[in-house]
Amino acid sequence: MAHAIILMNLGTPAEPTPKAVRQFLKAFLSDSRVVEIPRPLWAMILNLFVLPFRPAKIAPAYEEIWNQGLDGENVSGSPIVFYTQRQVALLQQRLSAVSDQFTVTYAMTYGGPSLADTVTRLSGEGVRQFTVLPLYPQYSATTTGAIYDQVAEIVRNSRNVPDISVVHEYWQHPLYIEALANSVREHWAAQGAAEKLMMSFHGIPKANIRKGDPYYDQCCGTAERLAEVLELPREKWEITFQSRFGKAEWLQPYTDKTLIEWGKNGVASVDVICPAFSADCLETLEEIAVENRANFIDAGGSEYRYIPALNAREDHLRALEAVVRDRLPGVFPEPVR
Ligand SMILES: C=CC1=C(C)c2cc3[nH]c(cc4nc(cc5[nH]c(cc1n2)c(C)c5CCC(=O)O)C(CCC(=O)O)=C4C)c(C)c3C=C
Ligand SMILES: [Fe+2]
Ligand SMILES: [Fe+2]
Repeated sequence: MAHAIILMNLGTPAEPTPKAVRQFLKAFLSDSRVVEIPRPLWAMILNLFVLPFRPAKIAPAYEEIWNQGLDGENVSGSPIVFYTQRQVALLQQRLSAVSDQFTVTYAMTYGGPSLADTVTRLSGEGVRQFTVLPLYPQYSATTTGAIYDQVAEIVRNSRNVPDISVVHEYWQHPLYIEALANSVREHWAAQGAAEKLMMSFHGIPKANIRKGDPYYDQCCGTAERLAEVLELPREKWEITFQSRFGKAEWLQPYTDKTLIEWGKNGVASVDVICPAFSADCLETLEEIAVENRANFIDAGGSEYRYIPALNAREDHLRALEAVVRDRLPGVFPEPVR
């Protein structure tokens, strides 16, 4: 029976222009999974204070990363789409070696291609089973939860509902941890190890954790396992949270404040890895590799190195294949090796 694997990531503007950024932010920030402020109040804030200003402020940052990869890689368009498409092609290759019954494709939660359109198209092509793999190793209601909502909406609007399942999380998968560890080791082998390894995760409001979001625990679990595999003593690494948005308190310690503190307090060199990002994007290529480099250097630090996301690394694709196989024991009797 034809089976589709749909990789999902957040999405990105269609172009690095204020108009396209506005369209993207409107869809993204209108989702009540992303911002939990009561609707009428948030609609007013979004329309009066965010959408008139943020697109023009953030479009130049998108312009900076558009068509840009790390290490002179030949990226076209938005990096998050470029790397997701490469992940699709490589996972397709791996699964085609097992069976001709698999189609691998991708969808984006915001900005398209949408999950609903993708499922409709594939159903028309004869696909009868779907596995959605959110490319968020750590579950958060703001990301993976929003994907479940889109699946629920597809189901609600169907008479013959599709046979569809969603991978909840894979933060603890040994092959994911191994891929992260390999990427750090390769970076150390090429450039030497810095004094500190910062593991910077995308933040979310602290209140979400109090209400039951397991994201913080899963980030800490990831960081601890990675440090353990790397045999890093506790004083050599730190977990931090980036990309704060709005006035509320978000998960701490904050990435930017920590780097400034370290720079001021005599930490000379730092390696930064962002384990929650499966693909490089605005939040890594600009916020981490550019803005936060400046924060650290301006505060007195001297060496700052960003370790790229797992992107299309072979060991990353191996981990993603394993996550899919674990999900479909009847389809793949053998675990991945
Ligand atoms: C408003 C609150 C936000 C929450 C909560 C949030 C959670 C969250 N986001 C990611 C991954 C990505 N976020 C990206 C961009 C981005 N995120 C927010 C806001 C929240 N994110 C905004 C407003 C933006 C757009 C840029 C900006 O205006 O600052 C991206 C990059 C997309 C790209 O085009 O490259 C990713 C990826 C995670 C993993 C997460 C919670 C765990
Ligand atoms: Fe975000
Ligand atoms: Fe950001």
